[in-house]
Parts: sequence; structure tokens; C-alpha cells
Amino acid sequence: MGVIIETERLSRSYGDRLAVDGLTLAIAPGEIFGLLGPNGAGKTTTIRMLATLLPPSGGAARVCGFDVVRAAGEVRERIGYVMQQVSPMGYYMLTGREKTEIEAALYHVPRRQVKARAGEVLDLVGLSQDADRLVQEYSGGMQKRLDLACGLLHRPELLILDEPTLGLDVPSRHRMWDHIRALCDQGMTVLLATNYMDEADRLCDRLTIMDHGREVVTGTPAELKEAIGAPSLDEVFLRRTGHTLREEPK
Ligand SMILES: Nc1ncnc2c1ncn2[C@@H]1O[C@H](COP(=O)(O)OP(=O)(O)OP(=O)(O)O)[C@@H](O)[C@H]1O
Repeated sequence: MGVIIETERLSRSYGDRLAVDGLTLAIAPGEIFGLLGPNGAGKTTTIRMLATLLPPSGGAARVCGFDVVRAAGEVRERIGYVMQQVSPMGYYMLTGREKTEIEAALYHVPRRQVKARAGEVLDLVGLSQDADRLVQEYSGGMQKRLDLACGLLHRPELLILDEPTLGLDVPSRHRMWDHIRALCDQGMTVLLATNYMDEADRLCDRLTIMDHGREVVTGTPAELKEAIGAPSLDEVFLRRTGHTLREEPK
């Protein structure tokens, strides 16, 4: 079993605020791995360092075998990154297909392959039927799936998703989970940040609970619950941190 993401005491501070504090992770190819924690736990900061968008203040990380600082270009070629909020501004008057084709150029998809590749990723997220409708007519769930499609355009080995179902209703969330699982069945690795317990429990193969920038505990959802006889990840979180997931960090 190799590793696709490896971090060693990865840290990042903003001024004197330590947002990520000595995080050591090893994620295997083909896993759906979750970072679960409340707002401010350091999930986005971790993800942005792994996506080479933010330099670490300490420690190291390798993604797809490359150091995120010294070989950022190599990392970027191999990952897809879907941000928490992708601004729809400027895209509203385009169809889903047009947006995807424009993004394909940004991802350096060879020109002759753009149409086929856009069709392929729209199909993967279940948007083929709606591809020629305007993005402004899309529901929140469809817009999230369109963002996911764009993250797949250059056929990444690893997909990094920041809160992929934030704000979606239950059916849309379940639909998104199905698409993420299907991608993993095809060999992709997924790292996702979430503050939804059920998402971590039902979608992730393994997860790290984060709080105040630190790893609290890592394991499969079943292991984390069984280790302390907790009925749910909510309870695991509460017992391990002394507060609930919904409380704002101090
Ligand atoms: N650009 C920044 N400048 C200063 N502080 C920041 C900056 N970005 C994040 N922080 C702080 O770093 C800490 C971790 O933030 P981060 O966004 O990584 O958490 P998160 O777990 O992703 O939260 P959320 O679920 O709200 O996205 C927080 O205390 C936050 O206020």
C-alpha cells in the first residue's frame, strides 16, 4: 500500500495564530479520506497547503510523490481542487457545457480534446442532460456538481474537495456522495473537508478529526466509534474534544 498524501508535522500560522499545528497524515491511493472539524479547525488551510496554494510555515508534505513546495508544478498536474465556494460570477450567462469547456482550456486540456473531455466529465457528475442549460438555472446541487466536473477535467489522480455538500439539501448531498464514490471506484483518491458528521461517517473510508489546528484522532468511522463505545461520530467528537462540532472555536 503506497501513500498518495503524506504530511509530517505540517504547520501553518497566520501572524501569531497557529491555524494548522503539526499535522502528520498518510493517505493511501483509492481512499475517500475526510478532514472533519468545526469552522476554524484548520481544514481549509491544510487543503490549501496540499494543493500548493499556501506555503507551510513548518513541517513537510508530499502529494502524489512530490514535495508541495519544491515540486509544486508536479503536484498541480496531478490534483483536482474544488474550492468551498466557487464564485458563479461571470459564468451565469454560460451553459454548463460552455463553462466546462472554458475551464478545460485553463487546465491545459489539448484543444482538440476539449469537447470530448467536457462531455466526459459532465457525464461523470450526471449533468449530461442539463449541459446546455444556463448555469444560472442550475440548483445549488447542480452547481456543486458542475464544480466537481471542472475539477476532473485534467483526469487528476487525487481530487481535493473543500466542503463538497455545504448548504445542499439532503437528496442533493446523497447524490453528490454517489458521484464521489463512483469516482473512487474508478481508482481516484479523494480528500475532502467537511463539518458534516454524517458525511464523514457514511462517505469516508477513514478520517482525521481536527480541532484547533491539531489532529484529535484518525481512523475508520467504525474504529473511532468502537474505540470509545460511542454511538455516533458526534459523540466521538464531543468526548474527544469536550465540545460539540457546532460550537465556534475559542
Ligand atoms: N487568511 C487568513 N488570515 C488570518 N487568519 C486566517 C486566514 N485564513 C484562516 N485563518 C484562521 O486560521 C484558522 C483556520 O482556518 P481554516 O479556514 O483553515 O479552518 P476550517 O476548518 O477550514 O474552517 P471552515 O470550516 O470555516 O472552512 C481560523 O482560526 C481562521 O480564522
